[in-house]
Amino acid sequence: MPPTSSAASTAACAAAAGAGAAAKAAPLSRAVFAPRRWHERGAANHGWLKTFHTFSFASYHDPRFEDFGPLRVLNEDRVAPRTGFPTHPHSNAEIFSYVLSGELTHKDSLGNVEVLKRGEVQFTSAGSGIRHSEYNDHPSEAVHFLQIWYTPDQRNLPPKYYTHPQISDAAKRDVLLTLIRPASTFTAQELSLTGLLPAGRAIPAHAALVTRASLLSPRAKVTHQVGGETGEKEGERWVYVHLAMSSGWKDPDVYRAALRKAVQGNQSHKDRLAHAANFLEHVYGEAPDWSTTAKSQDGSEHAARKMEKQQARPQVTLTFAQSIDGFIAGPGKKQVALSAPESFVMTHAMRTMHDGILVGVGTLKSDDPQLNARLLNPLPSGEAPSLASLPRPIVLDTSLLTPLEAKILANHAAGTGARPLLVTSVGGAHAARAGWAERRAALTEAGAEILEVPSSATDAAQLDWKAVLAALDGAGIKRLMVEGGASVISSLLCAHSASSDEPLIDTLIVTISRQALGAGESYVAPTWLARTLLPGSVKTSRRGKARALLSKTPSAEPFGMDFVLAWGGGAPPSAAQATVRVGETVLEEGDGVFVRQARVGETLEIENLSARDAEM
Ligand SMILES: NC(=O)C1=CN([C@@H]2O[C@H](COP(=O)(O)OP(=O)(O)OC[C@H]3O[C@@H](n4cnc5c(N)ncnc54)[C@H](OP(=O)(O)O)[C@@H]3O)[C@@H](O)[C@H]2O)C=CC1
Ligand SMILES: Nc1nc(O)c(N)c(N[C@@H]2O[C@H](COP(=O)(O)O)[C@@H](O)[C@H]2O)n1
Repeated sequence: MPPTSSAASTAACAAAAGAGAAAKAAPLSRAVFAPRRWHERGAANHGWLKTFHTFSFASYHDPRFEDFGPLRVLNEDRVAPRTGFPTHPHSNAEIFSYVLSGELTHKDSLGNVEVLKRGEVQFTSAGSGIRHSEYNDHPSEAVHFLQIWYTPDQRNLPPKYYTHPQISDAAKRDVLLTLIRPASTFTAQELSLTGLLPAGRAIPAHAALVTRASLLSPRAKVTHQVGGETGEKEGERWVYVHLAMSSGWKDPDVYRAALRKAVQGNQSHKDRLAHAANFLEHVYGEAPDWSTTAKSQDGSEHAARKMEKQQARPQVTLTFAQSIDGFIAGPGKKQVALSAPESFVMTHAMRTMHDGILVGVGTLKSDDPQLNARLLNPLPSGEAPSLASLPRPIVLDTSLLTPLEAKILANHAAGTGARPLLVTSVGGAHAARAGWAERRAALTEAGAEILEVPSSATDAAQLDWKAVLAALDGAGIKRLMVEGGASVISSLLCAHSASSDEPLIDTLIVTISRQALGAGESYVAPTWLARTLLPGSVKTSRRGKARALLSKTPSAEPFGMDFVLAWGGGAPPSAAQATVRVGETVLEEGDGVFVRQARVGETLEIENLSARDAEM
C-alpha cells in the first residue's frame, strides 16, 4: 500500500536560556535556523531496515549532532515485513514511536503487547529499566515510523507505558496537535493514569519539552507559539521541526554520489546536460525542450501565465556570474570566465528556454559574445542545437555602436545564429549623433533588426526598461534572459526595485564562482546587493512586490566549483514530494531544522509549499 498522507512530528525542545521580555505573538526576531538536510543525516540500509538518524546512533557518530536539549534521538525507520528489533533493554530514556504507515508490534517486560497502526503513538518511560521488542508482523507491508527519544530530567523513575486511541488524520489536519507535554503541567490525578489514555489527552514526559504533530494540506499554514503550551512568560526556547519522508524512501547514497560527481567535475557531458535540465525544471517548472521544433512557438505555458498577470512584457530572467568577492569582470572590464564548465552548460541550457538574450553594447564591444547554445552540442539526441531552438541576441545600443564584424551578425549571416535585435532610442540625442543614420543602414544591411524605443524619462542617456520590455514583447520576445553587463544588470535591478507595483524581474539566477578576483568590475556595491537580495531585507523594504521575489530563500545547487542561486522562476508547487517553509527555511521531505534563540511568546510559521500533504 502506498504511504498516503501521514503525520509529521514537530519536536519542540526546551533549553536553558537567558531571560528576556516576552514578545506578544510576534514572528521570531533573532532566532537562528540551522537546517539538518536528509542526505546529511546518518543513514543505514540493512535491507530489513532502512533508517535515518538525526543524532549519533548505532554505528553513526557525529560529535556535532549528539542531542538538542532533551531530544536525544530522532530516527526515521522503515522495517521490512516479518522483521524487526528483537528484545533489548532500555533505561533512563523516554521513547516515543509514531507510526506513519504499516504496523508495528510492541512487546515489553511490563506485559504490554500492542499492534500500532498509522496515527497511533506509543510512549515508554523506561526509567529504572525495561526490555522491549518492536516488530513488523505484517506479511507484505513495510512499517514506516519515527522513533524519538528524550533524556528525562530524573533518573531511575518507575517504568511507565502510554498509548493513545488512534489519532485520525482529521484531528491533525492544519493544526499543531500536542502529543506530549512536560509532566509538570499535569495534575497528580492525571499523572496517575498509564496505558491507554483518554482521547485527546497529551502524554506526560519527564523533560521540559512539548511535542506536536501536524498534517498540513497543500498551501496551508500553522503557527507554533513558542512556550505557548507550558504557560511560560519569558525566556528562550529551542524548536526542532522534522518533515517526514512520507512520499517514499530516498536513497542517500545515490544522492551523495550524484552530488559528488557534480562538485568534483566528474560529470560526463550527458550528466551535465541532465543536471542542468533537472535544475531548470526545478526552477521554472518545465525542462528545456531540445527537440528541433522547439522555441519561438510563443511558449504556450509562459504565455498563459503572462496573460494571467496581464503583463505587456516578457517573462524576465536576470542572470549573471560573479566572483566570490562580487566582481563580474576583471579590471578594465576584461572578460573573465568565472563560471565553471558545468555552470556554463547550465547557462546555455537556460538560453534555449528564452526567446532572446539581452546584453548592453558595453558587453558586446568588450566580449564579442555569441549568445548561442553551442556548449550543449551534442544534445542527448546526438545532434547540435537547431537554429530554431536558439534565442535571438538582443543588444541595448542607443548609439548603434555595435561593430559590423560582431560575431552575432556573422553567425546570423552564416545561418548558424538567430537574427540580432538592436534596441536603440527613438529620435533624441543619439539619433542626432554623427553617423547614426549610416550605422543604422549598415547594421540593417548586415542582418540586424533595429527596434526603436523612447529614452528613459529620468536619464536621457539610458533606455527606459518598461519601454524596452514592452517593445520586445511586441517583437515576439515572450521570454527574455538578461545577461549583463555591469550597467545593464545594475540599471535593471534599480528599475525593478523602483517599480514596486509592477516588478520587472521574474527570475534571478546568479552563479557564484569560488574564484576571488581581488579587483575588477562590479555591477553594484556589495552592501546594496545584500540589502536588496538577502532574505530578511523584505522586513525593511517599502517595496513589497518587487522585493518579494528576492527576499525568499533561493534554491541553491552546486555546479562544479560554483554554486548557482535561483530566486523566483514560478515552478508550480510539486505534488511529488512535500516541501514546507519553516520561518525562512525551506525543508524537503526528510529534512529537519534546529531553531535556536526563539523567544517565549514569539511565533514560528510553518507553510506547506507543495501540492501534497506534508507530515510533521
Ligand atoms: N559575469 C557575467 O555574467 C557577465 C559579465 N559581463 C561583463 O560586463 C562588462 C561590461 O559591462 P558594461 O561596460 O557596464 O556594459 P553593459 O553591457 O552593461 O552595457 C552598457 C551600455 O548599454 C547601453 N544601455 C542602453 N540602455 C541602457 C540601460 N537602460 N541600462 C544600462 N545600459 C544601457 C549604454 O550604452 P549606450 O548609451 O551607448 O546605448 C551602456 O553604456 C564586461 O566586462 C563583460 O565581460 C557581461 C555580461 C555578463
Ligand atoms: N554565465 C557566465 N559566466 C561567466 O563567467 C561569464 N563571463 C559570462 N559572461 C556572459 O557570457 C557572454 C559570452 O557568451 P558566449 O559564450 O560568447 O555565448 C558574455 O558576453 C557575457 O554576457 N556568463
